[in-house]
Amino acid sequence: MKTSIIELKGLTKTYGLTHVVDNLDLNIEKGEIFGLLGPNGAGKTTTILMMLGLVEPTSGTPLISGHNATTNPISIKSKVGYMPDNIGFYDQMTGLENLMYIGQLNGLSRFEVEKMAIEVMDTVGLSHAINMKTATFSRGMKQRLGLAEVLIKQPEIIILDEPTLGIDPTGVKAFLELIKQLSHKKGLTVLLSSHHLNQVQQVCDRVGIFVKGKLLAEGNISELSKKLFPEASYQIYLTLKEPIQIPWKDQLDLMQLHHIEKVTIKENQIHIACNKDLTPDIVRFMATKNYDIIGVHQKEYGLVEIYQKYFENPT
Ligand SMILES: Nc1ncnc2c1ncn2[C@@H]1O[C@H](COP(=O)(O)OP(=O)(O)OP(=O)(O)O)[C@@H](O)[C@H]1O
Repeated sequence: MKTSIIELKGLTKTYGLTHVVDNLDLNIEKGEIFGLLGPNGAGKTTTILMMLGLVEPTSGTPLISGHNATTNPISIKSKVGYMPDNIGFYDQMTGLENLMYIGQLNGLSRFEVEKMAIEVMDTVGLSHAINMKTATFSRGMKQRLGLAEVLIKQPEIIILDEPTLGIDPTGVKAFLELIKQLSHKKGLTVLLSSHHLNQVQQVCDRVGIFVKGKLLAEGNISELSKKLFPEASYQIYLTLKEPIQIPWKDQLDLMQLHHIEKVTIKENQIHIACNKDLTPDIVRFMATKNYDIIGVHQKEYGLVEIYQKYFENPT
């Protein structure tokens, strides 16, 4: 049975007359990687701060691991690791010293902290930098050390605010891979707040699209795509060896396959929009009619299209 580790119930924050977060209901399961997406000012950080017990909601409840973050912020502190978008370190201390300092602040004894810090440096791929001063760290190394600081607290949930800001594409890929591995191996729940749709798509199991304090939609990419593009969830493109004569003599027969919404022909290309994946049936049909198929591919709607659709037509 799935267990919600994060349960936001009717969460609302009002500044003046503005509902910055507006009656937000959201459940995140244990071990899930959830992407919180939204433009600047959507209310993502305010939501995170309420989950951490650092901002008091106007109404509603943020339940984290069964604890109310508003009334019991101390118990949340040991369960949640938060990596803000601007992380600071003591520049003249080494990576290991920074990490040991944070570990001790979080209650680890002097004896256990060094062993644990070395282990965590290894987990985030910074073993080589243990004795380097953080002033000499690259941006990517600093992000990894930021993640190490979160991990040394041994949290159940990690919250990352724009974690890949300023890292080069190779670094981003490696960092996201690390997050995924951590979540899968250690059963960590991850909440990732970001503007970078492609990155969120690569790593998140589910996403929430957040605009003006409201969660407009949530689900995995394929659920969101079906909800937003119900008329044609599957787009199948066939390339034939020879061009097709229009009107196409076999079109009516093809339409006998249920679930086809639309057929468009352009020279040797056929584009078929369906509300079910009919690729094998269509290929079989074309083969029985003796067409030579030289290419078949499907277009899938990704997060970029989903996000654009919400902003073109936010209802
Ligand atoms: N303490 C505050 N007092 C008044 N307004 C605030 C306060 N904190 C945040 N806001 C307003 O709430 C809105 C949401 O801000 P928030 O930082 O939560 O958005 P965000 O989605 O995290 O944006 P970004 O992606 O830019 O970080 C903004 O309009 C912001 O100006």
